[in-house]
Amino acid sequence: MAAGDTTKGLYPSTSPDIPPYKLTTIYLPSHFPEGTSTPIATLLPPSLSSTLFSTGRLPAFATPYPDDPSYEVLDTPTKGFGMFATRSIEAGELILNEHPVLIVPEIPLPHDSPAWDDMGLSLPEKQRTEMLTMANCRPVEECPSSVEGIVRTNALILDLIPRTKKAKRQPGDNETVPVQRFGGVFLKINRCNHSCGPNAAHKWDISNLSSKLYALRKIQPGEEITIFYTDVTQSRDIRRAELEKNHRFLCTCPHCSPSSSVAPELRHWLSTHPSYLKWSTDLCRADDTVTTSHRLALDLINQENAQFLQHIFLEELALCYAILGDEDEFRFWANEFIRKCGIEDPGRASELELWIENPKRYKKWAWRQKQRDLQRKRAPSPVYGFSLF
Ligand SMILES: C[S@@+](CC[C@H](N)C(=O)[O-])C[C@H]1O[C@@H](n2cnc3c(N)ncnc32)[C@H](O)[C@@H]1O
Repeated sequence: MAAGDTTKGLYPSTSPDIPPYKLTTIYLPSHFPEGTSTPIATLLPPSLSSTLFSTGRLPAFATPYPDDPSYEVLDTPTKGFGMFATRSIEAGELILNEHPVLIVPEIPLPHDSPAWDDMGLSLPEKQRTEMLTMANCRPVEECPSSVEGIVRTNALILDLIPRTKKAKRQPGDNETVPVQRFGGVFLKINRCNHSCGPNAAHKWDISNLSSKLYALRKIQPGEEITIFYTDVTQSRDIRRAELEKNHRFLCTCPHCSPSSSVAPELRHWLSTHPSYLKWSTDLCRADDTVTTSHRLALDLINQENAQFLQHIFLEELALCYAILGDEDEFRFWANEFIRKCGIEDPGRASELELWIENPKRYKKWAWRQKQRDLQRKRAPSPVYGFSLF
């Protein structure tokens, strides 16, 4: 069965600059002959809707839920439902690859728009019933439709406009579509509660219309799987205020306790650490300036369970050792990056895989030594002693 599509009406947004949104529900076919298709109800500008859902752009099949999941959704004493590990999960491991049930624009529709309820109704009963059990932190006076409340509580930001196409207008396209962000509601990933020291993260993959939830560090059986809803490198007061304003809860995670002492040290280090970019082109800096400081950063990150910050340090450590021409260390850090950050940054992970096979293919391989050799060749011969005349 090919991916199906049902189109309902057009719904005006609250902004006069934005054309009305179109409600389209797509169905991704199951891999299995007897399987049911996976619905995604979308509310998008018509031009984006037709680009995204044109023939050949949608994934051929829906990604199924795992047969033997490493997670379960359980009730918690104070945070509603949460997601918990059913077994040990390794750093970088995929926990779940999930399609959203709803895709909505960030620029709002009026609270009384029929679009919210129509979206909910356009889902098959199974998905609609599960979606309606999701958390809703908005009072009915603010969001009369529970679908809107659920969207405002749960939607995760999705990048729907492929990077190269951003800001490009199609010839003949009369719609004024400002750069917009979109959100997705996921039946399982959205059961993850927030922590300021999260052990998991999610990565949107537009080509598969799905988000991958993966472990940032090893997760023990029974441990809660948490993600972050706000920039957790900000101070405790700022992030707590943001969580209260946008998500309507007071964070009580262990990282928010006033006695949590490592956070200020890590924050100070992040604002003062030596720059890899400057080091990579400057022979005057010591060879080990960045490697020493990045290793210290990773120690602090691990102490503080701040693995959401590890990506850049792992990548730059691999690149530093490439520039230093140290094969063993390069391979070690490149493999660490691939293992822990391969889901977050698959493009960089495949480049590193190629360079591991033959490190000399990296264009700056052993750059520092090569530059020093060149400088030595170019330098005038040293003058030993003084000539009298
Ligand atoms: C995306 S939902 C997470 C799943 C939700 N607990 C449920 O029952 O479906 C977000 C809501 O969960 C609750 N929540 C998430 N993280 C929390 C935390 N660290 N402390 C207290 N409540 C939290 C808040 O009510 C928040 O509005």
